[in-house]
Amino acid sequence: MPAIDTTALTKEYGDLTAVDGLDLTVREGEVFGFLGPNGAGKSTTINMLLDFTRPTAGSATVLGYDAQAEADRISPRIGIIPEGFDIYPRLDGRRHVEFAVETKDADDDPDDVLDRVGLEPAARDRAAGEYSTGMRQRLAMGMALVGDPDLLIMDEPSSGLDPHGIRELQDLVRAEAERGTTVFFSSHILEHVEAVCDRVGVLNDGELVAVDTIDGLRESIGGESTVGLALAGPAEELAPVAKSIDGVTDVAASGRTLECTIVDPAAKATVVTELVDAGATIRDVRIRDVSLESLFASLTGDADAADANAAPESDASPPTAGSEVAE
Ligand SMILES: Nc1ncnc2c1ncn2[C@@H]1O[C@H](COP(=O)(O)OP(=O)(O)OP(=O)(O)O)[C@@H](O)[C@H]1O
Repeated sequence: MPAIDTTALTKEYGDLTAVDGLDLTVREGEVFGFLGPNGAGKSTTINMLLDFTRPTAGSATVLGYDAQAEADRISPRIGIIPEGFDIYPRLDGRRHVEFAVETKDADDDPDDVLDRVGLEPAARDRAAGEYSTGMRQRLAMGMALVGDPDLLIMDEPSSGLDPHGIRELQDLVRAEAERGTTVFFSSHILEHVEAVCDRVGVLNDGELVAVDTIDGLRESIGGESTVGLALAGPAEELAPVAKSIDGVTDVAASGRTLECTIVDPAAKATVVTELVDAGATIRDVRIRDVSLESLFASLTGDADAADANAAPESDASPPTAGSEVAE
């Protein structure tokens, strides 16, 4: 049974389609990253899963129950960290957890919960307003874990955290995943979910544009590199040589520059050696690999970020005959 399963789930606000025919399956026990830029529809989707918002069309199940008709069966079995979660500054940490225990009608011992998320005993009786961001994060996680949920839904939990806080959050998520909890983790930053997610779904303008493992995403861009060669003579006459190489998908010649698009990493070195064998004098080699962040940016139409996040160009070794290209 999937932890979350949506079928053509749609939410319209007047003329705006916030979520557009979403078909999404989150498997039991996985950590699923729900990615998309601000305004993509992540919170609206989560709100429909939690029955805070009603869909315009389509349906969703959470832990096998209909998200609308059986919401009361779902809520005791899930933990939520809502977007923009904040603490009550005057209440101490333990009281926060007691409050969650009462609200959920659970019977957890607050200290056990706070042990589980690593909030040190000395801090538990202090006003949460004095907590560091990392401690607030642990407290939020502790409150969400009351009742030992099967599914944890986190809406942009990494917003506003510094790199240390993000690492702490990732450790908490990993620890929960190891206990078998399914985690649904939304973020607009791929890097924040990359280290912990088994799979990611990328949402853009309300539509799911990719669902894959991180490795799968990497594979899909794995060989997508450009090798730019500065030649001593005209590039045009050497273009057919480059085009004939396995793994080279496109070649553009301009003046003394040859740009080769390559899908097989091994072809980067072959391009150099074959061109040298064909009599070329290569003055410079530049390799540009596509980064995972830039793939994410291109999926979500953020061209500026795609450029900014592309892996830096690397200069290869000096162009001597038969030289190997360093990546
Ligand atoms: N109650 C509402 N009334 C009208 N439009 C809404 C409402 N809630 C959300 N929207 C719109 O729906 C779209 C999706 O918003 P949503 O908050 O789901 O995106 P998001 O991916 O969670 O982004 P963010 O991270 O910024 O919250 C946006 O264009 C937003 O302005």
